[in-house]
Amino acid sequence: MTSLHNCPAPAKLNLFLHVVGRRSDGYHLLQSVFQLIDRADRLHFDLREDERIVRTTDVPGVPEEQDLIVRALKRLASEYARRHGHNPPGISVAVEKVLPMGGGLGGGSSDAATALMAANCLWQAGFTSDELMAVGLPLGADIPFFLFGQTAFAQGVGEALAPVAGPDCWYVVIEPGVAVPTPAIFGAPDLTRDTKGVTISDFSRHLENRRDLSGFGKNDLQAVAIRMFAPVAEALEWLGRYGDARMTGSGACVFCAFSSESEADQVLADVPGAWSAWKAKALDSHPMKSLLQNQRVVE
Ligand SMILES: C[C@](O)(CO)[C@H](O)COP(=O)(O)OP(=O)(O)OC[C@H]1O[C@@H](n2ccc(N)nc2=O)[C@H](O)[C@@H]1O
Ligand SMILES: Nc1ncnc2c1ncn2[C@@H]1O[C@H](COP(=O)(O)OP(=O)(O)OP(=O)(O)O)[C@@H](O)[C@H]1O
Repeated sequence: MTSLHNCPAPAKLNLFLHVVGRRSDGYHLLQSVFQLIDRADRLHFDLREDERIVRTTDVPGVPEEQDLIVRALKRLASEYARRHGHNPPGISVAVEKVLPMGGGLGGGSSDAATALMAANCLWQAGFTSDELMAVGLPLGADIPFFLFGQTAFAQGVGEALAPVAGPDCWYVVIEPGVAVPTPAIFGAPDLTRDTKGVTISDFSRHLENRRDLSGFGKNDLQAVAIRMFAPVAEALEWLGRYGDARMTGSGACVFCAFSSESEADQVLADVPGAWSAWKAKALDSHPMKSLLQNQRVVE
């Protein structure tokens, strides 16, 4: 096998996000439920005759050497070389960006996770999921979740993951048109960092009784983002007329859950033209898992 084309890198939503503390290195301790959705970047991988890792498409605002895909593949190649005593073949990657940057949808982390899964397969390297997570975590706190590949209750900085059933629903997501820098939100003096912890059974019990998440938890980063970025506040206020609208991650995107696709369509039809908005279905598992199992390989 020399190529893997049309590899999805799906977005995530943080159904709630509690900041429960801060580590001595400044990173924040979180509690969150991560949900995969069926909106995705697309990545194409081809083995090379040389040993270089090359991005063949332009990603505006992200120089090739800073791209999380390239950085993740280089880290994995080093680990491969350490184990095997020689470098793996190089890889060319083409990226079709669909997910907005600084949107709280985890696009960069998801791209990196998909790249790690694809390279592991193309190199027949046999790294375990935990080993791929260890390679990815220093590059982005969300990378372990995407490698975990199913709805997860996350703790720590997002690396302590447990599987959990999420709501079966459709989401309307609004892109307010601003990129929110994650460090600015976590660094804000008015961020509350002492939300009382919840348990997985608190979450699961709420979902069993109510069938949706409304009323459970909140996103602690939201108050800071609203204060700093007026478009986030406006989008939340508008979508909040239809249900329990929330921000995902550190923003800027906001979402609201609906029990059917037709309800989501009705809301979408009303969204003011100034915003990009779309619907997405909750996914139970990462689409790369089935793709790699079927090994739908080009060539
Ligand atoms: C907020 C979330 O979107 C939840 O899914 C993610 O944890 C953020 O993940 P990310 O965008 O990949 O962020 P990273 O690149 O890992 O971190 C960016 C910066 O945000 C801050 N940061 C991030 C994650 C975390 N648990 N605590 C933090 O304080 C740190 O200053 C860090 O330098
Ligand atoms: N392949 C990539 N795709 C997107 N952004 C990338 C990529 N590689 C590096 N980056 C950098 O990462 C930053 C964050 O992008 P990303 O799409 O992950 O944001 P996000 O959705 O807010 O993430 P999170 O939910 O993890 O906070 C971008 O501004 C960009 O500089």
